[in-house]
Amino acid sequence: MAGAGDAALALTQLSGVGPSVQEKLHRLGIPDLPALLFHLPLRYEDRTRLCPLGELRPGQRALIRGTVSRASVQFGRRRSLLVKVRDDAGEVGLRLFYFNKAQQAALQPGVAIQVFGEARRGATGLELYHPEYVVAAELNALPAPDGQLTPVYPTTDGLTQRTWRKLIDQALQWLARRGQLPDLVPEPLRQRWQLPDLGAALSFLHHPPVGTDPDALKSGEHPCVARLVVEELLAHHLGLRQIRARLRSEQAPDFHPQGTLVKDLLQRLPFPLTGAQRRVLQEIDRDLARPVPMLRLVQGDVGSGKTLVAMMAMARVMAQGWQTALLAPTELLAEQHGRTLAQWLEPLGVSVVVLLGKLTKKQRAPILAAIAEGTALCVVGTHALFQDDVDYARLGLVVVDEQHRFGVDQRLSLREKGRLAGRVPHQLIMTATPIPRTLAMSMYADLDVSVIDELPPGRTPVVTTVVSNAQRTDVVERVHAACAQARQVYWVCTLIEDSEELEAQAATELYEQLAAALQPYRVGLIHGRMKAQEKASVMADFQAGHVHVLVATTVIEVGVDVPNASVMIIENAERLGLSQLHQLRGRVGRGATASFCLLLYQPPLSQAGKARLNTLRATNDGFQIAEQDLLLRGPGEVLGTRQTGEASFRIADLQRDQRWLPMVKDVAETMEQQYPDAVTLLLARWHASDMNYGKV
Ligand SMILES: Nc1ncnc2c1ncn2[C@@H]1O[C@H](COP(=O)(O)OP(=O)(O)OP(=O)(O)O)[C@@H](O)[C@H]1O
Repeated sequence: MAGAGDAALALTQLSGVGPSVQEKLHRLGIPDLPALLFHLPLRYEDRTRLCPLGELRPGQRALIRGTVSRASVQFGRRRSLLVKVRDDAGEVGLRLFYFNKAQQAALQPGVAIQVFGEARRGATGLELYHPEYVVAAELNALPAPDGQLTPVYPTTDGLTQRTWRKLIDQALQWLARRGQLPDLVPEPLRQRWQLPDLGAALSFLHHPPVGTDPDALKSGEHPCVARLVVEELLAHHLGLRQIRARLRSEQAPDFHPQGTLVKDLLQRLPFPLTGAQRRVLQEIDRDLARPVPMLRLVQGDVGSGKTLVAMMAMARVMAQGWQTALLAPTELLAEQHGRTLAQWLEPLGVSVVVLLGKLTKKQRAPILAAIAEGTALCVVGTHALFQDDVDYARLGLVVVDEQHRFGVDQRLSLREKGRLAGRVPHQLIMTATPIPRTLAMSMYADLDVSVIDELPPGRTPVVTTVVSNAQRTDVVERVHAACAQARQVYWVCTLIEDSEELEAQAATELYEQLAAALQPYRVGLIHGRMKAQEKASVMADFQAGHVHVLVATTVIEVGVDVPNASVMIIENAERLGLSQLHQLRGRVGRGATASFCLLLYQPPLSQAGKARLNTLRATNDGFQIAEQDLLLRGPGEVLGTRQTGEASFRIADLQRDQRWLPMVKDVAETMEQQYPDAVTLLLARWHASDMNYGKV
């Protein structure tokens, strides 16, 4: 959001914000106080009622209070501090695995304590693990329970819920002192839509009173949610319009069929293109032949052959001696794409270079020279592609692979690099995230969309089974048997906590267990905390068949292509979104062998959870799955979509909030004509000029 440089809006005026907290907030896209106010809760907890200890049940999240009766350090598998709390009706334990001396000193028998946490069956009866608590000398000195719902915020390593609440409460006080944030949705429009003003909506959403209907917040029907949704959608749409308008005023080189490269490539492919691939290529060819920059989004389900379509489009451009750049989201994928492209293109005399951040200066130098001279026609890489020292001789086409986190600004800088004699390169964006067609049409009518709606023939659909974690031993046996048949296996380890560190830790533990259980077969490990080189070498071993089972975190979600891998196990499947599961599953079923996917869940699984996972069992069609996801979306998040990483939206959810789209589209034009200043401010507030087409 805007105004990072404005001292009046600086985060450092809040108590508790030093350089390290500031840096963490920045990383979450929160540079200033207004942005902090827009950091909305994921959900709310009801801590307004005290639960007598005698009524506490396993699985319940509750507010309790009592007196500490005992406290002792336990030496089980892990050292922990166990504190027993008692009231008239019963006793529970609090268990702290991480604790310091101060905590130990404060939690002495006789002190009064108020605790909020989830009760589980522990070693000593009901226990609350790592609860939030406050202590006092006596019971009536404890704070009264809240009169409002308690917000739970999306967070990152090192920022606790308590910190978030403290910071946001201070920001709300700042807002109250200051009076108001500029309301950028013009008054007549707000009236027409019956929406509250911005300050009121923000205050409400951070502290809804008890009795607020959580379903109305979740469904986006509540006027305070709608107020923010509309503003964000408007900003997004206005941003898209500006980008398009800017782009339309540019010129691009036009490429007509020429040379034999495209034909030669087609002849060398061991299979014919599918009808859908041919159709999409025709659409791209038509764009490339015009002297206006193409901006086309190609959607295709996992494994539908998007990479191949990109390569053919690149060939059309390279056939005329112009360069093409393929931007990948991770180094892993850049290397994989580099290998695939080199395999097809180099025998035809086209030189492919891969530019990665991890290269040494010495390794980079000859690559940069080849790019500057134009001898490297096909350039593949991550964001290293648009660093300052990269100069292109003549860049004709940029292909952006999905899931990248590049903002439009960064992509524009790549386009600027390609500017030659007043002309800019064409752009093609590839995504496997299916957007129902109607939705794409209403919100993105001005973005050209092609759909590859057909899978290559001969694929056997992946057989999906939903299995309880209680049957884990059978699953390991099945994997053992699969290895014996020379099949390769992915075992995906997932966590809900937004922490790469914990995820890496869990994957490492799993890796050790499986390595022992699956002997003599080789198990490999890949996670986000490993160095790029380590990841690449594990991937290469897996690709070459030296590693039989690959334990991976969701780093493999996108694009990895190892046709011999035909078995996938996904842990904690009930916690992932259907579309993400579908993406993961798309890593198998890419060869001719029958493939299977086991979705492991942690019992008990709710009815809704069962229905969700059964959707994946029933179909392999990404579009159908996206639609079902919308219908069956379980409880979970209330407002923010940020944690799912699903879209570039902070609050709006394109599917949930569809009803606003036509109105937003209508109003955008009026706003541009009548309120140009509000448009500028709105774009800055929502960072809407930094939007991400690949994720639309
Ligand atoms: N027309 C075709 N006929 C047969 N096989 C094909 C065809 N097109 C592509 N393939 C093969 O299918 C596999 C998947 O293709 P590709 O990697 O291009 O898919 P993708 O859509 O990019 O997948 P993802 O979204 O999962 O990254 C590759 O092994 C590729 O060689």
